[in-house]
Amino acid sequence: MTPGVNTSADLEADDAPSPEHNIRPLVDTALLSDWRGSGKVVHSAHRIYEHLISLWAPGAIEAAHDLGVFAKLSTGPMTGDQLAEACQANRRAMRVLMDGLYAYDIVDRSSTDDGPAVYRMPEEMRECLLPDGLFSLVGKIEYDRQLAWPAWRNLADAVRHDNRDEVGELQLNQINEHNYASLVRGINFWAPPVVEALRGGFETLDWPTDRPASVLDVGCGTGLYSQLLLRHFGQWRATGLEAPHIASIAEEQAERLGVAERFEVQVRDFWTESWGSGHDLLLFVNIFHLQTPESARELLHKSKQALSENGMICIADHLVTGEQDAKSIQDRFAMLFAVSMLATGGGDAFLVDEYDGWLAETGLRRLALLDTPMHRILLAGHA
Ligand SMILES: C[S@@+](CC[C@H](N)C(=O)[O-])C[C@H]1O[C@@H](n2cnc3c(N)ncnc32)[C@H](O)[C@@H]1O
Repeated sequence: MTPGVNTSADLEADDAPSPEHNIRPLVDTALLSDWRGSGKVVHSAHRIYEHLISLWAPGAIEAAHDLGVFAKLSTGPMTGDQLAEACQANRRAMRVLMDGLYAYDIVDRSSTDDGPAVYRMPEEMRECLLPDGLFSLVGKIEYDRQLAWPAWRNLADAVRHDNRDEVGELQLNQINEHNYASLVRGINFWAPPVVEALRGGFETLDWPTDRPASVLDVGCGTGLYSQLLLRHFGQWRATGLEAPHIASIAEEQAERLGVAERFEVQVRDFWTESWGSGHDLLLFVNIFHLQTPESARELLHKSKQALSENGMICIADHLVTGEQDAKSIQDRFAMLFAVSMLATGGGDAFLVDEYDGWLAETGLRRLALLDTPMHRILLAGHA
């Protein structure tokens, strides 16, 4: 096992994160009386208020990042005063910030009767909040600071006009290469459960994996999905298609994960340049939500040409099943992801029915739909 790479399959039952470590409520609605009757309005106001203060979480975490709090705490436990001095900040204000991070379960705090509180960063948080970890969220923090804050502030404008160009056509998502350089590192943590579910899908479909296979990872980002697959399937080779600045990130990471000999990145524009042919697995992870219906169709058309006879297309993305009553976690996340795409300049979370229609038009068909914590995986092959 490579240090820093665990999939949930590697976790012993006792190590599995317990659900109470999820995001915890900040409003004790159990204390609201009569929430079904005359207290309904007040109860609703509490719920809306809790949504509105979601802004506090990135505010506090990003301030600590900006101040260098996580870097300092990674060297060992510190008091608020020690942190204030190390980060050149005000003592009282630093204590307030640290208690906020403690409230969010980001740092631990131990207090004694006679001494000041001591803050410490759990090892798993260190991996997430410092820049060098494979699953670091620092790139996501940087991306949010560069792009997301102003984008969300202006969402109403996007709703007024939609993400359309001067001739009224829907446009693809407009994130630039500089922003992607941050973002792709900050979303690596999505990969392990997606790859685990994908492996389960191969097994369920009886799709042979114990043979040489060619993987094409379209818009591979850091390439983690194909790199994790290569670590499981020793006879496979993978090629990523990427923009130049991101390609070097993927190459370095392939070295780090020990799969560089079987992983290459080709600096190619996946719209205008060749994908080759005869690929056994085409991977599109977080690519379809950047599309319009027309460009999604085009990707499937190109896939059809590039896929081997018994090859499989894997689309891992935020797909909506549209089961109105169920409102599953995946659907709720996907619907909100669509809002985030609207805020950041294009893209959508498409319905599974839309995918099925595009697949059928292209001579392809859906083989399976799998759930993962924040994504669904649509597996497809030739019809
Ligand atoms: C949302 S990221 C997804 C990255 C990766 N698949 C993942 O899920 O971690 C989209 C990636 O597609 C790449 N990309 C977008 N348009 C591209 C194009 N026309 N040709 C090659 N790569 C492209 C971007 O540079 C970016 O790294």
